[in-house]
Amino acid sequence: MAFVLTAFVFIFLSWFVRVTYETLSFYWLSPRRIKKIMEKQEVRGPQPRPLIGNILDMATLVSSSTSNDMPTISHDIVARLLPHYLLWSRKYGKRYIYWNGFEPRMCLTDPDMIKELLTKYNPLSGKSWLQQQGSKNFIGNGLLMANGDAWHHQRHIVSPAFMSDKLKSYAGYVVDCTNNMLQSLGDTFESSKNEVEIGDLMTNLTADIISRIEFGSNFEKGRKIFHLLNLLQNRCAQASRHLCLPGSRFFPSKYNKDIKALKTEVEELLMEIIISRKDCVAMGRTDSYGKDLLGILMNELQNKKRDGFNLNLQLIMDEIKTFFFAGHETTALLLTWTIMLLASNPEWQEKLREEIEQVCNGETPTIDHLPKLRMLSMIINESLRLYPPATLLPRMAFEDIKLGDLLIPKGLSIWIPVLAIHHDKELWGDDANEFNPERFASKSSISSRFLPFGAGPRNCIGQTFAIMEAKIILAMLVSQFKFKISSNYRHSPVVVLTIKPKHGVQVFLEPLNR
Ligand code: HEM
Repeated sequence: MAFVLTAFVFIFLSWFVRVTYETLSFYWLSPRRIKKIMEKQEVRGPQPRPLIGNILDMATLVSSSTSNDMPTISHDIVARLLPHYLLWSRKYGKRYIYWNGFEPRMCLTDPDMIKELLTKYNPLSGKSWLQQQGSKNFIGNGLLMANGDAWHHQRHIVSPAFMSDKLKSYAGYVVDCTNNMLQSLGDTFESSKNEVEIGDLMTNLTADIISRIEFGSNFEKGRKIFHLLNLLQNRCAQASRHLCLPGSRFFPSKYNKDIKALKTEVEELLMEIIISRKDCVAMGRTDSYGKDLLGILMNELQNKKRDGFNLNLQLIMDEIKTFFFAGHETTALLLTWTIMLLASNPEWQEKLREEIEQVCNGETPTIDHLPKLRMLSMIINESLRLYPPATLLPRMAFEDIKLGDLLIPKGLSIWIPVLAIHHDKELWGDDANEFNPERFASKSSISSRFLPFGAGPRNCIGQTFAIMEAKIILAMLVSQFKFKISSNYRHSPVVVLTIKPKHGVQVFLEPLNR
């Protein structure tokens, strides 16, 4: 009996010592080690506070800089959206360290070093534990948050869904959904209201499109799932506050309970659709899981069964949620900001209308027209430069790596502030804060300083689709309506994961009865 008790106490003590050491190492020893290594290389930053690091400093600065709307439609928005970046980069140099809770993060803006990090060091860097925890409940282990071999395998599985033959079939959905939207806009005019808020309109449109692409004929159910997913995402956006306390994700708090309930509801609905398709194939009623994105993923995994993979239903759900999260809001914001820019720059709007007329000749735009719409590409690029929906790119070093003249120690997170790079006068010239699509007239202007879709092997897998979608929607809208910015529009960009117009974008639409 005494022996059993001694063994039990020994096992418990060993476990306790290990957990205590790992917790201490994670929250204290490792961050301190990183800080020392970086300080030796002259990379410094603001003093962190216990547990919360510099989170409060950043929140206070941003809350003060965004408390008022901007007096004019100016694109000089870095001081407003990243006041901490301006303050700290002036004080400590362009690469400095700040603390997100207990996680040290180095800000990196040098285009050559960024290129090296995103291309050469892809498998040796990836998404950090803190990021994964923040989004785990709404996108799980989908492609966006996967690392290492799991990422490689998933990228391989989902790539066929973005090949050019598939994009052609998605273009049909984009045209149908846009036609529906334009039709309901026409109805709005019959009730003599011609001011519309473009932000909500574009969010609904892109959500409609992605629901049809992902779920085909099950798209009504898909819309319901995505509505719940939006609620879940908004709750999870508060995660960084809740993750500062060690073990807080296990507390039975209202926050954690709400998240769990929503997640369960989303996954039950998703699983219903997946299981019914699985059953149809199993019973021999169909020989494929479908031609929509869900079907493509299930078919790919099924084909890979021979190589030892299984039809991992959780992974399928995570990818479906990831595509919705990564794909619909970003594209809606690209469209919203582009319409705001065209509505406040009527000369560019007119030039674009002429180009569309010349290329499409009154027909609905098809995928073959798109490469010929060069001015539209330039305008979209300039919009992505001034208002990049993804304002930063995050990476964590999983091993010690050498980046330019710097040794980046294992465990250091690197944050690439895309917004600041896109507005940097040293990289773009004195007119960096002006709307000037002409700068994209030559292909050489698209270089490592332009990062709306990231770079390297982990760049945005949906970028060709997103550009195709944006081009079709804009071409259809511009050829049917003239628009000008409303006096009710208040220019007030804010960052909540992505750059959003705080009060929406109100424009006057005038139908062009051609
Ligand atoms: C204007 C629209 C879009 C923008 C600005 C955008 C931006 C980005 C950026 C910057 C990344 C890289 C993130 C990183 O390196 O950490 C990314 C990755 C990703 N995007 Fe997009 N995206 C857009 C549209 C889409 C669409 C339409 C889809 C899918 C339907 C999509 C799916 C993804 C996925 C799955 C990843 C993760 C790729 C990986 O890690 O291998 N995105 N996106």
